[in-house]
Amino acid sequence: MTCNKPQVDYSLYLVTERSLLPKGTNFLEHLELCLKGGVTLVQLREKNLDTRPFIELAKQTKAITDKYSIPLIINDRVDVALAVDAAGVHVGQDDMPLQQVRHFIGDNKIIGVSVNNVQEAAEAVNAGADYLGIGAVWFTSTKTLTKKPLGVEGVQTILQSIEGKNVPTVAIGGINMQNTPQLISKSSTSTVHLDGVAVVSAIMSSTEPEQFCKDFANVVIQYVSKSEKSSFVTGGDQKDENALIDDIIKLVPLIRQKGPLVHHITNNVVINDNANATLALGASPIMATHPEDVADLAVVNGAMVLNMGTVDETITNAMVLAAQENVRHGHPVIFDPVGAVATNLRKKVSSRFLKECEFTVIKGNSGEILGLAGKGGQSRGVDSIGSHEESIAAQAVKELALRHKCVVGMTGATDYVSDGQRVIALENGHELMASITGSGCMATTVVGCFSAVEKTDFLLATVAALTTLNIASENAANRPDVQGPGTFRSALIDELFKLSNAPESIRNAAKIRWLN
Ligand SMILES: Cc1ncc(COP(=O)(O)OP(=O)(O)O)c(N)n1
Ligand SMILES: Cc1ncsc1CCOP(=O)(O)O
Repeated sequence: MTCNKPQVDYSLYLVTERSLLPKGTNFLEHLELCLKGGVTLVQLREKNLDTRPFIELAKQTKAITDKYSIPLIINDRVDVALAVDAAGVHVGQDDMPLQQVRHFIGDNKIIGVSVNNVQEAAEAVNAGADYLGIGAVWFTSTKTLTKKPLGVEGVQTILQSIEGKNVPTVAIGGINMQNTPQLISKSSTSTVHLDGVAVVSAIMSSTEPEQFCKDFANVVIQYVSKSEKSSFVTGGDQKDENALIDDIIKLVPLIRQKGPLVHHITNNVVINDNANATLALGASPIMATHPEDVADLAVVNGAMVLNMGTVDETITNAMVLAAQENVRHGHPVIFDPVGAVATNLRKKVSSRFLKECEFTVIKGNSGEILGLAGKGGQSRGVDSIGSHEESIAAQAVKELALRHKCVVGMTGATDYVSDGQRVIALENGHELMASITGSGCMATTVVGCFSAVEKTDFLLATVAALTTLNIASENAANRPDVQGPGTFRSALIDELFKLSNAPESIRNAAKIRWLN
């Protein structure tokens, strides 16, 4: 028997909701602009229409989707799908069971099923679903949720559970252009990935739907194809040190040009120095700690720096919330696990962070990173002690990066940075850094500033940040006016400022080695 199911590109799946249209706009005109922009699949979702007007609207909708050769799926209603010869039907767990839908609409139509857990996914796949709608990923005001949002981890668990089944998947719920990169890259593994995102409010409420969908489709395509190559950061296989230094030099002035906000929740000791380092690079610091500030700031933020140096329950809760809100808005979240394995309390708090938050970069000293990687890091208080071989350091950053699907930077006499695949050693820096308080925290701040303007290649952002700070420390230490830690501390901020305005000098100073 031949099967004539339409070929479907799931990358940017528009699920409609007419009540969200900008005032004064027309649904069919809006839809056409979305299709021109690059929406690849449309679901007509009408919760309150009677059958006859639903069929009428579906006919008009299909006339437009046909014009762009885009399949039209009907939400819930098999009869409406049949009446207009739509490409298929999407059903949820409380709707008509898949087998019955199949019976009515036949083998040549697409059936999508909503799933929220591994069991629902297995049942839908076994019953012959053509695609799965996994969600809700995050909170959404478009639909009253009866189940807890899955988060990116929950999406990944479902994807892994259907590995090898060859059933396309989209995620749905709270998805926008900003959080799509992290959703797609962090839910994927080397063997599974989402095929696309299903979006309601972000697209339906757009005032410039054509351009918005063009940009959105580009983001989705970029990240889906990156996941297909099982690489969760950009940068390809580049292993040319000079090319990397060129990229660093190009990145430094972008901070001053763009002036991103960098929200810190950091420890009491370093607030002032971290804010000044942020300003020296041309970014704008905000050091707010109140949980009620977090969501509003996430809307306008560039990057979130979380430093667990001063452990406190209220602040920890604010930090978890800040991480989640910033991920939702697509902003990088940089975590400094200060003293992560030094005390039982810190072990508990750092493991809570790693469980409940999705970090973009984890930056710590060797005691913290080796400790979190389970490679025996030693700390006295929040300071790292002891030594380690390079191979152990490289393995630790790589394994931790793979485990948490992020970039990991470990600072010390030599810094090591990895995205889980590549490992880079950075040899710049000066020993006076160890004689001022919070130099490691400052490194995390600087990673935040660079990540705020390089929002796709966080390996590059981290390498650029640490190299810039390290070279600034060398320049500061070599100044004739620097007599010791006190003058070094001020000179370090000045030298960061100078490098930010004249990054070309990084070229001859940078000492970067690819390890693999
Ligand atoms: C692509 C996609 N995924 C999930 C849903 C949700 O469907 P359902 O659970 O049936 O909820 P309603 O949309 O009917 O409110 C969807 N519509 N599309
Ligand atoms: C229909 C549906 N099913 C799960 S979440 C959701 C709504 C998603 O809407 P939005 O993209 O506006 O968050």
